[in-house]
Amino acid sequence: MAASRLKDFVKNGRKIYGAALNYKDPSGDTSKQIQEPVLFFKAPSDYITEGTPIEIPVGFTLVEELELGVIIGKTCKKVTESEALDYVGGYCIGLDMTAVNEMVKARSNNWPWTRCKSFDTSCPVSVFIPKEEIPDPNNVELWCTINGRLQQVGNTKDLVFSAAQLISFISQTHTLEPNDLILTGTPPTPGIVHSGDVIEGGIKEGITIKFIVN
Ligand SMILES: O=C([O-])CC(=O)C(=O)O
Ligand SMILES: [Mg+2]
Repeated sequence: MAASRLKDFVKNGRKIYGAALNYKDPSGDTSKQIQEPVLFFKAPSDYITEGTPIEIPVGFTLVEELELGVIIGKTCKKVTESEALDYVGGYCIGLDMTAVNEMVKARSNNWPWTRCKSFDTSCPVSVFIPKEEIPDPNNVELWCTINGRLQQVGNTKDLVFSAAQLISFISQTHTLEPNDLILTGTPPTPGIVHSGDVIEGGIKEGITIKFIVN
């Protein structure tokens, strides 16, 4: 699929996968590290782009999770890790907005994460980043500030499961299709956001995002 069609990955939005708990503990402690990818879904109607504010649902306490997003370019099913990156069409920077209070509730009751992860405006994203602009998705530096204060820094080399491993894993049980998005997981440490806050972030390659919390 031509990159120009993928530019509209939000308008043509399909499945949105989130990878959870996918950054290595900076202390080197591997005792709690996940043994296989942990995944959840967001709905395509959760997407917003710059200029649209992030809304805080009544009763929700939100954190921002800045992540590298992988946009699928070609249909793939049961691909190996070594083939996986051939199916990438491009990338984006995404904010996996998460209701931490609802997440605590879900975890303590063994409930699904649907409510804490997927709600209106929970998936702010950057413009489409052509694949050529990120030659190595395993070495992408990410940063995020809230009101100008540094909140998150990371590098995708510290992912537990790489973009290729995530694509291969998902494609064993789900056909991945053009415009599907995989949010690869968030580096330390997201913070609580409040009405009026300004969230900015980016990757070292130069693409940035800026979202206001309503
Ligand atoms: O919010 C969480 O706990 C899980 C998650 O999405 C991430 O680690 O990126
Ligand atoms: Mg996340």
